[in-house]
Amino acid sequence: MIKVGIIGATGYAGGELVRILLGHPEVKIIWYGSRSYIGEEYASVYRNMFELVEGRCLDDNLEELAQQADVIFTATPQGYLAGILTKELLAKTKVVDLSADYRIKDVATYEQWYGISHQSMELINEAVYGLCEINREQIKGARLIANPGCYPTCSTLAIYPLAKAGLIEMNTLIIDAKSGTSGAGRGAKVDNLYCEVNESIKAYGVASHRHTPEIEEQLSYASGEAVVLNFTPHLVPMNRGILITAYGTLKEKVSEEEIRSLYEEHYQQEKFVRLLPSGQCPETRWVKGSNYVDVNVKVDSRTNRVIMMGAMDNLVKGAAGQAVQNMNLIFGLPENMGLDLVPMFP
Ligand SMILES: NC(=O)C1=CN([C@@H]2O[C@H](COP(=O)(O)OP(=O)(O)OC[C@H]3O[C@@H](n4cnc5c(N)ncnc54)[C@H](OP(=O)(O)O)[C@@H]3O)[C@@H](O)[C@H]2O)C=CC1
Ligand SMILES: CC(=O)N[C@@H](CCC(=O)OP(=O)(O)O)C(=O)O
Repeated sequence: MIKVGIIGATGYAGGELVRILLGHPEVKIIWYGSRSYIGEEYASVYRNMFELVEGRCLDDNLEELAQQADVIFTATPQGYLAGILTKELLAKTKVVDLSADYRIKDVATYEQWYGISHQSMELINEAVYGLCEINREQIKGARLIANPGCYPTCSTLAIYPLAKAGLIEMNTLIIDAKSGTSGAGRGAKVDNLYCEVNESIKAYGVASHRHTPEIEEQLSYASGEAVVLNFTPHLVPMNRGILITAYGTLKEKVSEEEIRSLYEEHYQQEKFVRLLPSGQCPETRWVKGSNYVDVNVKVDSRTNRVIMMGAMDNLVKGAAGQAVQNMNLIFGLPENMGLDLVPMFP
């Protein structure tokens, strides 16, 4: 059995890790890490875990945990892991980090967008960006995984085949995104109160959201050119789900059929990326609770733009599900082990 420790097990992403890992046949959770609930029963924090989880919340002692666990998931605020991770710890255990600390290779870019000074920049190069469908081979040998951001996962997978084929003018890309409020975490904030969010929709982080450089970096690798784009997220009154609609100008006339065969080529072997039938738009309700990303494309010949769409669950493929997918790859397990989660509806 793989012994797993979770730091930040009491947050939304950590809670989802617990839910998924309880159904994983090769995993035993040995550490439910917390800051605010130390000593309390985990099942008293999340009562859906009543009679399912016996353990109590422990502190975030990474040194101690690294002695005991084969892999540690950190579902903690930005800057936390970078402040305590060392080469010595990585020699003892594997780490899958759900925060952004090791996602961006250029430390100055990270510091500028996150407003944090990076405390372990010597580890950035070692970290593998854990977008499984793209970086599968590097993930297999990794000790440190930078689990991708929720919006970047959905955006990159929806745009990747066209970017890789060099068919769009990359600097014309505009990504319009929407997220449910669980994306903002469990911490109390006025902006996320019921009355502030319900019956309303708003853009936020306009021209300044910290996922912008992460998406730009990944699409730059795909296209081989330095990408600068617009990314605008919106907060939607629903618990889970991310929807992205991206627009890009085509370099030449390409039919929708040709583009669809490109997507089929990229994703037909991919268990977790579903190319929808022509004309169907991805919807968050059809992926909720699952590790799927639904994608589709449409060509608007009037404007010569292609419209790329994606939907997924921010807490699953956007966080905990992808983290488990990474763990499976690291330990040589079938990539979908513990992840055959059927989307829930309604
Ligand atoms: N929510 C989402 O959809 C996604 C989240 N992520 C990333 O996952 C990470 C966790 O996010 P999320 O679950 O939403 O956040 P939450 O606010 O819901 O949870 C944060 C967790 O971190 C713990 N924590 C808070 N401060 C500290 C600290 N200083 N030291 C150690 N632990 C601390 C909290 O413990 P306690 O409550 O016990 O004090 C809690 O368990 C973030 O980096 C986020 O960016 C990534 C993709 C999607
Ligand atoms: C709705 C909402 O607030 N979403 C969060 C999503 C970010 C997140 O979860 O963080 P990662 O970088 O680890 O993916 C936000 O926009 O900051």
